[in-house]
Amino acid sequence: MTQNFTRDEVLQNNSEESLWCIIDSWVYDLTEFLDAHPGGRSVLVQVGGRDATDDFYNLHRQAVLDRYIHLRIGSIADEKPRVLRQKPGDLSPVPYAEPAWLAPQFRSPYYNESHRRLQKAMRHFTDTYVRPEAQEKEASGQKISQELIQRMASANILAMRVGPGEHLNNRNILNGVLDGKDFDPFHDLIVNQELVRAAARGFWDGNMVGMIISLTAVMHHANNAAFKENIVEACLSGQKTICLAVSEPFAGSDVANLRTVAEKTADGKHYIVNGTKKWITNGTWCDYFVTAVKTSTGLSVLLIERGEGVETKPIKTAYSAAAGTALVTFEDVKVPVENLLGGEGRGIYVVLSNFNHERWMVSSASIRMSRLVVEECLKWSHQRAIFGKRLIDQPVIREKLAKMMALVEATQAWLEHITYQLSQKSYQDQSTDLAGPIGLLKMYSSRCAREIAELAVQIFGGRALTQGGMGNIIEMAHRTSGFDAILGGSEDIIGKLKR
Ligand code: HEM
Repeated sequence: MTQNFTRDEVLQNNSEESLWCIIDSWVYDLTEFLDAHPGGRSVLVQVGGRDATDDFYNLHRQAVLDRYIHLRIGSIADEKPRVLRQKPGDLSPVPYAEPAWLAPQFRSPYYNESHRRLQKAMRHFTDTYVRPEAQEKEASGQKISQELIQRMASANILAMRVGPGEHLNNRNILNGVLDGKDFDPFHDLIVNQELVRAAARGFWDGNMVGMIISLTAVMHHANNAAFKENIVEACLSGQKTICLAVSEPFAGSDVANLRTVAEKTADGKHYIVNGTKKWITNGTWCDYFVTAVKTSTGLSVLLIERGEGVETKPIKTAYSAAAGTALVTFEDVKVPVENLLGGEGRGIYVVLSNFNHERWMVSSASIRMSRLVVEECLKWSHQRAIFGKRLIDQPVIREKLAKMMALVEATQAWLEHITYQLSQKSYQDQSTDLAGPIGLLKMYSSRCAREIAELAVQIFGGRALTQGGMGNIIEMAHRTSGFDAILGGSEDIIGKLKR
């Protein structure tokens, strides 16, 4: 039961001894909060006893009120809140905040009921479990918790993150919303795009991106069935973590010129590995490293387990340490020959085999993050008043918003077109026909993401430069949107792919 007050009663409480205000028909007692308010006490004293709804929303996001719910003491009798509240799992009512297929007025040929069920369940899961932890870990730079990994493993979200394939057969997804054998590229798209909404770029990479880009090498190229099953099960059940170790200080995208060496022992039972890997996503904490090495016959790929001679050091990056980006050194590391993935000297095929999925994933994440930026800008433009008008009433702002919306809609439509091609083609045909289009999509969507982030900074002004408060998502997107032009192959190189 909330207590009801009249506006006159609130008005009596207008001094520092008892300071109340009204926000969206709710009554807040700010007396004890005066000294703790991050915006200072004087601004609160100025609104003592008054309706502070406009002042509040001119500066804060709704989530602030949820965080300080204990300050709420009641509501104004016969008045109803006007601000819409979203519950975990809800779609956003903001125009263009959701991909068109989720808008009730549009139809799409690509999505069926199973996609809608999965979207709903993933949205609820992300809002409830992923987003709160992502925000916390993004700020603290800590590793994702084992509890969340375990929760994702039990719901088979870890298995979905690797993409469609036999590993999903007989898996019950998110308490029965989907049978794993029906999982297709559009389900994959949904999982990716929903998880991005946690709005924490470092954490997004920390949330098993290493596994997405490396475990497929074990699934498709391990030469021993029992070995493969062990590794895949350990990773999909959340007990072990795995990452891809290809790039090096001397050779980033230039995979053919790596310097990490693997020499076979005289008895032919082991390789001895020496070398350094750089920018290894999740490397700081991983148990397994899918590692590109030079053997006497050319480029090869080995699964190396953390142990004697393997050292990892975190690299400070422009995004959060929650990504676990590492420098990895191998010094006389003894690796059994059974850990060879693919044939010796045929490592290029192993490395290339996952690039299409990785680049497609990077694009889908980048496009969804851009949409989140658009949503933030639309909300802010309606909340924020300046020069006596809301931002949305200024033509210069509306023009920016129109540009941003068009870029997001166009890239999502292209992404869905390519996702449809993925759903129709064999793996072999995907490799032949889609490497070029996916490369171009990644190049273009990462450029659009940077443009959208730049425009958003102009809309948010100084707030886009600070990591807390209203502009935090814009600050994060602006700082990190350029990464997608580099990860999974630099855009200058993949832009050269012809078809
Ligand atoms: C229940 C009432 C309020 C709560 C819980 C609250 C909480 C906060 C918090 C957490 C911040 C830090 C930035 C952020 O996270 O957004 C902040 C900043 C601020 N608040 Fe409040 N606030 C309240 C009411 C008000 C009101 C009524 C005003 C103005 C009359 C005000 C003026 C400010 C200012 C000027 C800042 C600094 C904003 C900036 O960085 O741009 N606050 N407040």
